[in-house]
Amino acid sequence: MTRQQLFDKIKEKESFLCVGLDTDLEKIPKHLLAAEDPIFEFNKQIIDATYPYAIAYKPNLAFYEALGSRGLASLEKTMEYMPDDVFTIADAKRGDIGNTSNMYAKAFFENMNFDSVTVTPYMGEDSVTPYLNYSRKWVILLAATSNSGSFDFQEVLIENSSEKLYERVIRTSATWSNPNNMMYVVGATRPESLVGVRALVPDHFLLIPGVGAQGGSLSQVCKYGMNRQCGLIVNSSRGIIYAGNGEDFAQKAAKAAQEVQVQMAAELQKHFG
Ligand SMILES: O=C(O)c1cc(=O)[nH]c(=O)n1[C@@H]1O[C@H](COP(=O)(O)O)[C@@H](O)[C@H]1O
Repeated sequence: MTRQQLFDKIKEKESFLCVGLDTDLEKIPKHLLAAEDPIFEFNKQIIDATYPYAIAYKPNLAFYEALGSRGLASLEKTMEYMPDDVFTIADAKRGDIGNTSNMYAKAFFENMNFDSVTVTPYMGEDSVTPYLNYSRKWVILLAATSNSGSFDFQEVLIENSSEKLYERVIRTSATWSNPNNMMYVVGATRPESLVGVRALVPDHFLLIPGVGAQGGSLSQVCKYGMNRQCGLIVNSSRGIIYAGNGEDFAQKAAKAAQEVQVQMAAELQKHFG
């Protein structure tokens, strides 16, 4: 999907919501366990229910890999089921030497047909460039993450500089490509860091996880993170997909997604009229 197509979808749906498919056999409604493929059945119903309110879906690979070949089969079926006009994110957090990254890019872009993949930039330029050789595909680099451990390294000041490590990561990696195929992850739990991030990358899309279950504030994220074309994709996983766990789980998920979308529409209205 191109950047323009993403802008168009946000406008059309008045939403920049990404639904995270962190699908866990322990958490899905019990009645689905009798299905041939409970994970796929759950995802299918969640996608159907939330599609009017979401522009993106983010399966987190860990939840599928944890189940071995069975989990990967559920992921493949989910990707085949995905509507054509949504942006898909393989939340894989990969990062390796160039020739291995080539294989990851093949796995996610060619084999599974994802639009994008999350990548940890710790190994530097040659670990990231293989993902940039595909047209209409995106690399999403971890910058300022939502977890408490983000302070261990990301917030550390670089010696003889006023820059924090995550700021250096953004500033340097932004020179490897452009806003047409690169995004950054910034946690909603750290809205104050969005000011500095936007000073470095005013035009890039930011993927923002951490609203919902992790307690981040959508209005704070919009206040500090929106650029002149929105420029945000905000993810919620547990807050939407586990809004209910009975027979009506999909309706509950739809309601939770709609509530977020309504807030997003109001933010878009506030910022762009
Ligand atoms: O890359 C991510 O998506 C990610 C980065 C980050 O800094 N924090 C973060 O929570 N995530 C992912 O975003 C999702 C958040 O899920 P919920 O907290 O249930 O909404 C999970 O799949 C996390 O792995």
